[in-house]
Amino acid sequence: MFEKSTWIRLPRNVVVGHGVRSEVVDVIDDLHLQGRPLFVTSPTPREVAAAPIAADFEAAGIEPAIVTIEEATFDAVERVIETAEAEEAAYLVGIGGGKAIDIAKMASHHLEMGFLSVPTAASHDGILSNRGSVPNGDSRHSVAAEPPLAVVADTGILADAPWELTTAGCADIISNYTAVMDWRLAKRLKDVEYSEYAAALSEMTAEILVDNADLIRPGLEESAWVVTKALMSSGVAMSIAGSSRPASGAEHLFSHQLDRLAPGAALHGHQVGVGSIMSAYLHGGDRGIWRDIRDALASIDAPTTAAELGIDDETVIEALTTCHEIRDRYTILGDGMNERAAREVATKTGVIS
Ligand SMILES: NC(=O)C1=CN([C@@H]2O[C@H](COP(=O)(O)OP(=O)(O)OC[C@H]3O[C@@H](n4cnc5c(N)ncnc54)[C@H](OP(=O)(O)O)[C@@H]3O)[C@@H](O)[C@H]2O)C=CC1
Ligand SMILES: O=C(CO)COP(=O)(O)O
Ligand SMILES: [Zn+2]
Repeated sequence: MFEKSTWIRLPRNVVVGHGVRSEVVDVIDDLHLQGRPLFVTSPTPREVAAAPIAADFEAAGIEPAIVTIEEATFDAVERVIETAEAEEAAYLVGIGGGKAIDIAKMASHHLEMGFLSVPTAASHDGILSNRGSVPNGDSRHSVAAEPPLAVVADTGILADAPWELTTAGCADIISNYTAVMDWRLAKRLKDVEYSEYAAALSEMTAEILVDNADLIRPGLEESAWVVTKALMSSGVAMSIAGSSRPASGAEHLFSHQLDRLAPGAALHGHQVGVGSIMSAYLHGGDRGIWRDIRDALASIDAPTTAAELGIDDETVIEALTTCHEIRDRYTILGDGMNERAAREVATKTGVIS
């Protein structure tokens, strides 16, 4: 008897393009959302996006409440939940980078309340995904959360954000190559749940981004368009899979461990990019695609070495040798690398000198 079933949760409206910031109110109307919104934002996104969007709402006769969070912590999620209850908010609008969107996602999951995702940086592929990541004890990886009801991505705002945020988003996408390799390996060795559609979409997203690398240049609004579409496509892959597997393998374990060992040193996307170079080497050896990944990262100005990440060589080795422990996710790292092997892969790929 056939007993499989799946439930794929995706946004209803995805609005991308120049100046669409002013369409958030129309999106709310289209979704038939009523009542008072709570904007969840962080300091810079508050200035560049939340304040003008609040003015649009006020012009439409809706007075939003605003909460500004500084860090992605459970205290911040708690503060958003308390504010939503105190202000009798009917829905949330996450406005910012990964931090603000993840906090809005986690809070909306808890409150059983819809939320909109309004990215101000094309820096990560959680813009549209049903995953939220907030550090919890020693863990840094994402967990299941509410997907947004809608995404409104204004390419004007995204293109004005610091260039390194966009290169971080590109690197988060390029890392899909190794994430999918790990997923297929885990399917073969551990029979983990696997979706060919999600894997193919994730790989194709990375390919399209790399094929369009010459359009990804500072100050070019088309870059924000190309990268944001890729970030959303990767988010769809995660939603189809019902996990972050299509976009997160050993390179993400490495990055999550760096977040613990060297907090705030580098952006998520940049760390996973460097992790992806080493992971590709582990998968394919010297004849594998690690040089292609390194060159793709370099072509869009993303870091390819520990020094460019601002992280010292010994921290890279520590992260490589311990990151398999942080999550129950089988990858090319297997049951862990010893120090000699870690030094070899990091040296051969030029990540450390
Ligand atoms: N849920 C998921 O599926 C995924 C989640 N993530 C998570 O996302 C986070 C990474 O996202 P990231 O965006 O790098 O993190 P942040 O939200 O911390 O943003 C990085 C920096 O960019 C600033 N910023 C944001 N927008 C603008 C803008 N328009 N102009 C100027 N500065 C801006 C922020 O300012 P300020 O400090 O003022 O806020 C912050 O300093 C990680 O926590 C990661 O775990 C990553 C991938 C997937
Ligand atoms: O960053 C992500 C995908 O790019 C989410 O992956 P994690 O589940 O490892 O946090
Ligand atoms: Zn990521």
